[in-house]
Amino acid sequence: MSTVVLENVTKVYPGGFVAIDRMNLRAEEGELLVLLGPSGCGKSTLLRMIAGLEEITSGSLWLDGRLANDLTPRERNVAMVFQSGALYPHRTVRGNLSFPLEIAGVEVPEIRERVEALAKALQIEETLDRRPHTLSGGQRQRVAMGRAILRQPSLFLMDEPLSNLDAGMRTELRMEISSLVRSLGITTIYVTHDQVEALSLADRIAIINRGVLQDIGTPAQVYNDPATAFTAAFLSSQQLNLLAATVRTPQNQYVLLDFGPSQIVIPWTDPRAYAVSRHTGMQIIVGIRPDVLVPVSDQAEGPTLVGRVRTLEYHGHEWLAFLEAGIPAVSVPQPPDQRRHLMAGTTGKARSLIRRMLGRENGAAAQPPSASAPAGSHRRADLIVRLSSRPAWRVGEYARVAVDVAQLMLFTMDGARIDPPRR
Ligand SMILES: Nc1ncnc2c1ncn2[C@@H]1O[C@H](COP(=O)(O)OP(=O)(O)OP(=O)(O)O)[C@@H](O)[C@H]1O
Repeated sequence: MSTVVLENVTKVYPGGFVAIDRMNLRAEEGELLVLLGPSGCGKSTLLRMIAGLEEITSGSLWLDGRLANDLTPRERNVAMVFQSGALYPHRTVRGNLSFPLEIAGVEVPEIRERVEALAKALQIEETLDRRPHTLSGGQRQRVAMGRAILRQPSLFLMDEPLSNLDAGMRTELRMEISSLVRSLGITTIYVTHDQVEALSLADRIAIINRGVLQDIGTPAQVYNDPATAFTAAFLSSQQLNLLAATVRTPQNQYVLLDFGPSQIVIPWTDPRAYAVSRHTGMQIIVGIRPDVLVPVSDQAEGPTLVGRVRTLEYHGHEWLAFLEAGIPAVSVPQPPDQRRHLMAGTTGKARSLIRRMLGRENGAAAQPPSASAPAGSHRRADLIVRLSSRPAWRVGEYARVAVDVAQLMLFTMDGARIDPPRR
C-alpha cells in the first residue's frame, strides 16, 4: 500500500506546452482515485510522471513519504495497465501471468498455483494455454490486470483500461476492477474521460481541464456540490444550462438574479445570499441542470422561467425541450491557454525567448491570464429542460418551468463557485 502526493507538479513539454500546471493532489492508502477530464487535458501525462515514464519539470512527487522525482520506474514499484493491455504475443496467457513471478524468482509449483487461482478469479481459466491474439478484448484486459496484480505492486496505475471494450464488457469489467482493487487494498490511480465510469468507480475523483485541477472530492461531492463551472458542466449527463445573470439587491430586501427577461429572487434566508450579494452590480454564471426544471402552469407561484419551445427531442428514456428564453448564454469558462502560463512571472530575456518559442515574436503578444477575454457572450441561450415523458408542450408555444432555487449553481465569470463547496 502506498500514498501518492503531488506538490505543485508541473510538466512543460519541449516547445513550451504546459501539460500539467502546478498540480496538488493526494491519493490515500488503498484509495481508488480517478483522474477525469477531456481528451488532451493531461491525465496520461500525470500518470506517466507518477510511473516514472515522464520527467517532472518542477514540483515534487512523494510515494509513500519518499521523494520520488528521480526514482526509476522499477524503484517505484508501480504496475501500469494501459488501454491496449499490452501482452507478450509469443507467450501463452499462463506465460504472461507467470512472467512477473518468474522474474521475482518464485518456485515453479507456487507460480502454477497462484496463476491458476487468479485466472479462476478473473474468469480466464479456459484461456490459460492460448496466445493473446486468440483472446477477446475483454479477456486481454483481464490478463493484463492479472499480470499487474501478480507483481504485487504498491500502486496500480490504470490508463483508460476499458476504453477499447464494448459497453457491456466495460460495465462488467468495471465492477470487477472495483471489487478487485478494493479487496487487494492497493492504492489505484485510474484515468478516464468517461464521467459514468468515474462516478461509479471512484472513491474520489480529480477533475482536470487544460492541465489544471478543477475539483477533487467523492463522486457525490463533485456531482452535487461542484467547485467549478467546468466540473458541473463536465459531469452533467445532459448539457448544463449556463446562464449569465446580473446580481441586484433592490432596497436590500433580497438578492435578485436578473437574467434580463426573467428574474429569480434569492431570499436572505438562503445560506448563499450573502456570498452572492457581494457581487451586486456584477454578472455571475448560474448553472441549472436540465433535470431540475419542472414544467408548471402559467399561474404557478414561486420562481419560474419562461421560453418559447423551439425544439422537442426524443431520446428514448427522456425528452429534451429547448426553450428560447432570451437569456444570455455563457460558455464553460476555461483556464487560460496553456502556453500563456509561461509568460506569467517572467521578464526581459525570458519573455522574449518564450515569445520566440511560441512563434509570436512579431505577432500579437500572448496575454497573461488576468488579461484574457471574459467568459461571457451575448448569444441568447436555449434553456434545456429534461422531461421523463412526452411533454404537453408544442413547438412555438410558450412554456413555463419552475426553478428550485436551492439547486442553482452559482459561479463567478471565471468559473469558480461563489459559495464555497463543502469538502
Ligand atoms: N511528448 C509530448 N510533446 C509535446 N506535447 C505532448 C507530448 N505528450 C503529450 N503532449 C500534449 O500534452 C497534452 C496532454 O496530453 P495527455 O496525453 O496527457 O492528455 P490526456 O488527457 O491523457 O488525453 P487522452 O484522453 O486523449 O489520452 C496534449 O495536448 C498532448 O498533445
